[in-house]
Amino acid sequence: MKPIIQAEHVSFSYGKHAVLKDLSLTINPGEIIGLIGKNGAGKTTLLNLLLGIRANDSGYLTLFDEVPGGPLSKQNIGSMLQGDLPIRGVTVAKLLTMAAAHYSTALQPNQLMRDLALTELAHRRLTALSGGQLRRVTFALALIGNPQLLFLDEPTVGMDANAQQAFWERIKALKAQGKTVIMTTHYLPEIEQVADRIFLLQGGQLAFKGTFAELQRQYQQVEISFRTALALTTFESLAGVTAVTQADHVVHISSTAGDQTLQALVPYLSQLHQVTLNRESLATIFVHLTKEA
Ligand SMILES: Nc1ncnc2c1ncn2[C@@H]1O[C@H](COP(=O)(O)OP(=O)(O)OP(=O)(O)O)[C@@H](O)[C@H]1O
Repeated sequence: MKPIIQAEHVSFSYGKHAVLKDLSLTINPGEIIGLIGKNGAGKTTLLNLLLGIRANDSGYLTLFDEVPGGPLSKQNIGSMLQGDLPIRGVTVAKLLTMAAAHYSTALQPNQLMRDLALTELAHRRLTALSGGQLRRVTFALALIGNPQLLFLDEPTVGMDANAQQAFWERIKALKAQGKTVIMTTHYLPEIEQVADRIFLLQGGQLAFKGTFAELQRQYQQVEISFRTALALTTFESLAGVTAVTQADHVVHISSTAGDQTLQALVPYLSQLHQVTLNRESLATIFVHLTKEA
């Protein structure tokens, strides 16, 4: 499959402040990518390079096989960035109708407003909307051209629980339609569910690119529990084990290398009962990884 986005050895600095350093990535059509990283890691900067808002200092970057900001990108990309909408005096319906006129593949504004529960705001001016309502309109604006590729920068910030739920449902629907979505977010439980791959931006590079399951395997801290008649000392020196405790006849093992610990437990399996294993959430792994850095 031909990648929709390719970056090779891309670097970018704000003056002397190097933000992206020799970064390479490939994104295929239909992928949902969760771009995560600490505040200031460079997520928005990377989106800005991909959108052609800023130019990389060095390296090679293409979208749809052309440089960012090219004609194919303009027709096929939708974006939801942080900050205010440039036009605020118009109504929601007018804004979406004006935007739709720029695309040959545009969605029908009334239908989109119905889908995103914006109909009751249709005749309100943007200046009269709350922060969360504005975010929902900005999302509609990103979708209006029915783009193949979406860049969403912290899209759910300011949305209430209903709006967030509707947003994630829409992302799943976009995935089912084969759209490509690159999304930055600090809401890790959701991205853990939806993203095909997680990109962790750290120190100007992608410290991790892969599925959440791969991330769990690579960086996992696991908790293994079971009942056994064996002595606790049996488990203390096994690979990866950092702590062994016992409570109510249940042994709890903490490990920083779950796969190795599980392999080391195999010879004892016939003497272990009611074995459970808990893997870490993305949020917990994120905290470990970014602390280590
Ligand atoms: N216009 C600018 N001029 C100078 N430095 C900037 C500018 N914009 C961002 N930076 C710096 O570049 C770094 C990366 O910023 P960026 O906004 O890309 O981070 P981010 O990962 O999106 O952060 P957050 O999660 O807080 O949104 C930060 O250290 C930031 O202070």
